Amino acid sequence: MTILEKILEVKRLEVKQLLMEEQVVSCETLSKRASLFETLRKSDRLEVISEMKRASPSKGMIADQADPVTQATAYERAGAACISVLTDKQFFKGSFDDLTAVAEAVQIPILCKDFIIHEVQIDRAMEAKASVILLIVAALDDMTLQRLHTYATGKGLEVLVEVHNAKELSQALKIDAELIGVNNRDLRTFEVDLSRTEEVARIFPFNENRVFISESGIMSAADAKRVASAGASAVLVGESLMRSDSVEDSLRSLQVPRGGVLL
Ligand SMILES: O=P(O)(O)OC[C@@H](O)[C@@H](O)c1c[nH]c2ccccc12
Repeated sequence: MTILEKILEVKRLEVKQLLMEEQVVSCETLSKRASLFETLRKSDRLEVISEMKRASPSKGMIADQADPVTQATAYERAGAACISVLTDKQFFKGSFDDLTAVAEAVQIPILCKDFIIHEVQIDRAMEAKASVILLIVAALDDMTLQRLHTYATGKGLEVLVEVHNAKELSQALKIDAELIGVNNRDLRTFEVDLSRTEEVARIFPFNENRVFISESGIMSAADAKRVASAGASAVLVGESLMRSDSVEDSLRSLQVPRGGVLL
C-alpha cells in the first residue's frame, strides 16, 4: 500500500466521523483576504507560499517545537503571498487549531493543506478560516475532483489543484483550475525531483487565466531561480523554511525575479 493510499484510508474515517458529529456548520461568510490568484498573476517576482509543517511521513519530525503564530508572522513580514497550514494530525502533526491561530494572526491568504475527499472537509476548512484549499488530482476521480472544485469555488474559496504529470495536468485544465501546482515530490516514492516542474511547464498552456506553482523540495535561491525560469509564478516551501535559523532572510532569498513567461 502506498503512503497516499494509507492517508486516504484515514481520511475516509475522518469524513465518516465528521458526518456523524454534524458539528461542522457550513458557514457562508468568508474572511476577507486578498486573492492568491490575483497576487500571483500581478507579481513580477517569484512569490512564496510558505508552509507551517511540523513533520511529514517522508522526513519524520522537522520542527516539533515550532509555534504556528511565530512562524506565520515571520512569513508575513518577509512578504509571503500565502501561508499553507498542514491540518492533518496523524501524518503531519498539524491541526485545525493551528490553521485558525495562523488565520487570526495574519492578513494574507491561508491555504488549508490536507487531503480533501469530501465536501464536509471543505466546510471544516472554511469554518477554521482558510481562504484556499488544496485538491490533489492523484487522490480523486474525475467526477469528485470536479464536484469538490465547484463546491469550494461556489463558497468563494480559491482552490490549488495539485498535479504530478501531463495526464493529471489535463485533468486540472478540464475543470478550469486557476491555481495549478506541480508537486516535485512523488507521493508514492517520496522522491523529489525539480525536473518535474520543468517537464510539466513544457506542456503547460500559459495564459492570464491560470498560474503555475512549483511545490516541494525548494531548498535555495538556486532552486527558486531554476523553477522561476521554467515559468513558475510561485513556490510552495515547507521544510527549508521550518529548519531555517533566519526564516525571513531565507524566504526573501527565494523571491527572485520571474524568469519565465510573463503575460
Ligand atoms: O517541505 P517541502 O519539501 O518544501 O514541501 C512543501 C509542500 O510542497 C509539501 O508539504 C506538500 C505538497 N503537496 C502536499 C500534499 C499533502 C501534504 C504535503 C504536501
